[in-house]
Amino acid sequence: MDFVLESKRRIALVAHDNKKQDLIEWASWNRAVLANHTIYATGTTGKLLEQALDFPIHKLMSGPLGGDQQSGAKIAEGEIDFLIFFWDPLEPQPHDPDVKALIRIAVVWNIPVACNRASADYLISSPLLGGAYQSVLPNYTAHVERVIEPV
Ligand SMILES: O=C(CO)COP(=O)(O)O
Repeated sequence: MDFVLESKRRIALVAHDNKKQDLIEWASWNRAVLANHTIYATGTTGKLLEQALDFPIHKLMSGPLGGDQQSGAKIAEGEIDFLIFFWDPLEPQPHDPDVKALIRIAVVWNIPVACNRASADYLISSPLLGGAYQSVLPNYTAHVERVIEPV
């Protein structure tokens, strides 16, 4: 039987101001899984996450200053595998066209996208991210490198 070796994934985390606390809580809860991957974030989100998680995050520009566009470009270039974007559905943003463009390009390139906590929980629980290991082994923090069967 052939096997596919799975290891680090590149995950982009982005949140609008009213959703930042929500994302930080979610990321702190899932720190052990996230620490096994390469994390990108827009500027302010990344700064707050780095303080909360205490591991390095690749910080792009702040969203309104081009960070959403940078994230989108990385998706188009195949440099981001997952997008977790807690966007604010109740408040207009000065860079709404960029927000739409980021979500659009994630769909165009068919990467998994989560826009709220419920869907982020599903993504982080995916065997592709090693989430299943966290629920089985709560203290497991080492780099996860596993063998899974191809689909
Ligand atoms: O505006 C954002 C997403 O559209 C997020 O940007 P910041 O993380 O810099 O606040």
